[in-house]
Amino acid sequence: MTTVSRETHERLERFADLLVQWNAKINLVSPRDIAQLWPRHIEDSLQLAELIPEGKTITDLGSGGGFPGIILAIATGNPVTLIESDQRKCAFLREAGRICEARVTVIAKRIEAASPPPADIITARALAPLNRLLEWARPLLKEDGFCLFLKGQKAQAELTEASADWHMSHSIIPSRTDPGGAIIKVSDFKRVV
Ligand SMILES: C[S@@+](CC[C@H](N)C(=O)[O-])C[C@H]1O[C@@H](n2cnc3c(N)ncnc32)[C@H](O)[C@@H]1O
Repeated sequence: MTTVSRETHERLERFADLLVQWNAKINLVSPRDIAQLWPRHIEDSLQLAELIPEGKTITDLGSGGGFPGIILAIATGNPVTLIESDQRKCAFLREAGRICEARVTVIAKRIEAASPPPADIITARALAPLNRLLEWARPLLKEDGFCLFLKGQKAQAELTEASADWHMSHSIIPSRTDPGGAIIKVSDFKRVV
């Protein structure tokens, strides 16, 4: 379990309460996950916080109910841009940013149509295969930036597939919350075909 300050924990609790409230109306997480909100979603997202240096800008792709983007904005204090195409989820993300006093900017667009200033770090969870994530991330990331992607059991297979199209530096960090899951960290990547 990730240790956070009492103040951060209190803001995460505010986020969890708001999500439970909104989940009755819009599907932010599967209703059967509500009882597992902390271990399955909040802790899963929190494990990225210790990989993120202070002050670095973050862009989170396909933020959905705020994982990992809102959690990282609360836990790191860094500015986070959230890109999400579903307008109702964007309304939730804005409200969550306000209630949790998190430094977030919500872009209510498809990733392909969004053009925020390039970030130091790109994150994504449960969004798309690695190949596609790299395609989306490249123009939104600074040259010397890196990506952190939360992945399930197919992490290694996705890396192998993406390596055919991309030159990249990468590492795989085992997930602390999802047995068989992993965080893929990618930097210095460019398309080769
Ligand atoms: C499976 S959900 C995952 C949400 C969140 N990252 C999580 O881990 O709970 C994928 C989210 O990405 C959004 N999404 C999918 N394709 C997108 C695109 N091209 N541009 C912006 N958002 C997209 C969907 O609306 C959805 O909210």
